[in-house]
Amino acid sequence: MIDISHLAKKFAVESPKKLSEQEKKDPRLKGRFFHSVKDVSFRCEKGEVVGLLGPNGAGKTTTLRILSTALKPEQGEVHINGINVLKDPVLARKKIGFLSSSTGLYGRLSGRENIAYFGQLHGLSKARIDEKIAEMADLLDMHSFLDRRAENFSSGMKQKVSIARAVIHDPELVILDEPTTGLDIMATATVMSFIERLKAQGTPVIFSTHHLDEVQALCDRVVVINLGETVFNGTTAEFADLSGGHMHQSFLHTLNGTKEEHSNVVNL
Ligand SMILES: Nc1ncnc2c1ncn2[C@@H]1O[C@H](COP(=O)(O)OP(=O)(O)OP(=O)(O)O)[C@@H](O)[C@H]1O
Repeated sequence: MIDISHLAKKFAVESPKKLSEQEKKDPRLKGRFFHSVKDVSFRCEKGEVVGLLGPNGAGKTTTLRILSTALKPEQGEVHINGINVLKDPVLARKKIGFLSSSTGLYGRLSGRENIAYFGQLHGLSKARIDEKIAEMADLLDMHSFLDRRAENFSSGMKQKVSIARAVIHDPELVILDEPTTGLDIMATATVMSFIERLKAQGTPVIFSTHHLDEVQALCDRVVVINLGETVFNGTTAEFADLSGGHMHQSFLHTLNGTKEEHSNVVNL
């Protein structure tokens, strides 16, 4: 189980000229700081899949990077099965499998070598690494390219290897930042089945996405972040019920509403 409460993270703006027109008008820009995440709270229990939604720039990646220990927040707490992630990041990292939207593979290594390298970093034996790679090659349909050098992989191949690499150590919690972005229909279906399997094993999964059909198919809970704040935190059924079952309408509704309006389902 992961419990995230009242996260806040700001970045110093080095040059205001580098900000986009949208960021210049964003209420989160205050003087020399951009407050990307202002107040984000939610939980993910054992065996639950939580879908993290929000418009571009809402603060999803920043939130997920805090959960994965890649960023330190100014405020807030994160606990995974009793471990304080911010106070004990080394131990927390062993418990988390994190797929970043930006990390690359080592192009001169094969897919298999890329995955095995992460297994070694986690201290797994060669036998265990081989066993895990064989299992994930089946689950993620990677046999046809696993032994090729990663430099010429397609987006789907790269993403599958990156997912396998993120979970080689059987983490207690899996965090995936936009795992299906840029993937074709078949690769998306494979990644979704993989998430379903994690759920069936009892592993909590948090993933960010812009695809509401994925949320409807996979998620137990929905969290919507807008302008750095949690504006919805409830079950997928509660989310759908906001607009009589129309997920897109529900999403727009949460963006247009306020925290108070959704206080029946926002659990901050
Ligand atoms: N290191 C940084 N320095 C300055 N600003 C940053 C930094 N990282 C993120 N931001 C800003 O914080 C805001 C939130 O970014 P974030 O990547 O968390 O959004 P997101 O919800 O993941 O968006 P998307 O859906 O487009 O991926 C954006 O305006 C972004 O430019």
